[in-house]
Amino acid sequence: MTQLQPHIRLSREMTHARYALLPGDPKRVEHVAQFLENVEDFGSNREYRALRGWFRGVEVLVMSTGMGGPSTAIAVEELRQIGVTNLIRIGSCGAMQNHIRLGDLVIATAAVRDDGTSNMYIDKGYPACADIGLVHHLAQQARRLGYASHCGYVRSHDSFYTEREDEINQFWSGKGILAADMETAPLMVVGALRGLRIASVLNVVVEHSGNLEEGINNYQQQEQSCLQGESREILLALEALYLDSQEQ
Ligand SMILES: O=P(O)(O)O[C@H]1O[C@H](CO)[C@@H](O)[C@H]1O
Ligand SMILES: O=c1cc[nH]c(=O)[nH]1
Repeated sequence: MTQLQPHIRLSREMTHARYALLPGDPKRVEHVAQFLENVEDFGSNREYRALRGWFRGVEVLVMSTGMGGPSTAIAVEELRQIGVTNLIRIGSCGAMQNHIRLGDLVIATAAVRDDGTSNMYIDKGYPACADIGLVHHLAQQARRLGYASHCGYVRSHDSFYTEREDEINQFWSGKGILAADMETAPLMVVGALRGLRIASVLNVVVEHSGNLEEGINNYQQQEQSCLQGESREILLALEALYLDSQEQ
């Protein structure tokens, strides 16, 4: 058990964290560091950039997953090997409903499994669902902090640029799906199969096509909203995991 995991290059000796925050983008890891104390940088290997720190006395591991299901599933498997049991994705997403604005947060209760990775693990009848306790803490803290947030279903996909994107997005938007990303479903499926607690909170960085008129005229304002959303999702995830840790 002393060995470094092959891809994430972390071991049980390096951290005793039970909670991990998982952005897709390695750059977001440094943003999280600003909210933590006594940060120790673990460097990076491939897409996996990691550090750990403390939030009100709770040890938190922060590690990027890279984009998409394959690298996310590898991250989940190897984090489990080093003793992490609660994983909260802090991602970005595209909104799929007109009332959801840039910088709003989407708390995923479940995800449509339009990714390849979760389907390599188990057939589509197996649900991609979040841990209800973590979702409860996230929703409660979002309300307390006064953050614009939406709880519900998201869709995880593997493609951006096929000829069918508009048609697919229109279909799922019509079914009430709140937002799209690439990691939530594989994270939920692999995590649940391995007995881990999973949640996903997503910052809206692209509005749904019907509702772009204001933002499009003011790019700087858009950037500001997205950055604020990112800070909010980080703080929200930390507040939620802190509350959760007090109950364990
Ligand atoms: O910003 P992250 O967390 O990477 O999330 C989203 O951004 C990437 C696509 O631009 C995908 O990984 C998608 O899920
Ligand atoms: O539209 C978007 C934006 C971010 N991530 C996605 O998967 N889709």
